[in-house]
Amino acid sequence: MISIALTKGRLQKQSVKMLDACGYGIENLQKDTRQLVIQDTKKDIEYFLVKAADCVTYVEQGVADLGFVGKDTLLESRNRFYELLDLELGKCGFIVASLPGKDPFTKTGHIKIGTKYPTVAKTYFKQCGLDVEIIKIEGSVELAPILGLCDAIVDIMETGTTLKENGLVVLDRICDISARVIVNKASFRLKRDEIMQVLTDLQKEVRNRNVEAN
Ligand SMILES: Nc1ncnc2c1ncn2[C@@H]1O[C@H](COP(=O)(O)OP(=O)(O)OP(=O)(O)O)[C@@H](O)[C@H]1O
Ligand SMILES: O=P(O)(O)OC[C@H]1O[C@H](OP(=O)(O)OP(=O)(O)O)[C@H](O)[C@@H]1O
Repeated sequence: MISIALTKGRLQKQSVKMLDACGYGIENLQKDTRQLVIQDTKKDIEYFLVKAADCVTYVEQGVADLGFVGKDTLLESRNRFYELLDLELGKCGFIVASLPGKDPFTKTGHIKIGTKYPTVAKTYFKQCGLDVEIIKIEGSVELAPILGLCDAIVDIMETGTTLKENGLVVLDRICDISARVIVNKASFRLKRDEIMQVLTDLQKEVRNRNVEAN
């Protein structure tokens, strides 16, 4: 038996679709229930539905053998797991944005950056040689520069609609984001064959999709 922690929310539907394409028994994941532990109907696999940051915690602690989680969450974590596959789902990117004409790169004096991702923001501005104050925000990050809480934000952009509708402009794209498969280090030693089988099935499906897209 192996266990997989699936990130709830935006990534859930796409992850389940991918498992379905791999031939796994995901019927119970498609049901509209509040159940959080779900058994695969074809394979010896148990799924847990968790929030993104908790996905990392469950895998690091060995409660889940594998996790499907966004690279954004991994970049904020302490990396105590193996990151073994890019599922190429949930594609978006980290960007720096501000109101037009409020570019923090040309500002003199104290610079404030609002973000849900303090580690990513701190690392980025350090690499740029700028000493900034990071203000942690839990959501609606685009609101912060409009209300004067910060000079610029580091946030996720997918379609760009949220930035556009709030009058913000992209100053830089930090990196691409997509969902990854992470694996508990001990599980990878003890259950290598079962885990490799899941990774092989998923990788095949990622390749199929790329072939279909080209
Ligand atoms: N437009 C997007 N905005 C945010 N995350 C996105 C987007 N597109 C894909 N993702 C990916 O989906 C993952 C889950 O996002 P989701 O918004 O469902 O959860 P969350 O960030 O924990 O938010 P909430 O606290 O509102 O549940 C993100 O960690 C990211 O990897
Ligand atoms: O480029 P877009 O397609 O507009 O998507 C990006 C937006 O989606 C996310 O917010 P989310 O919807 O998760 O809400 P939040 O502000 O509560 O984090 C992200 O933080 C951006 O605000």
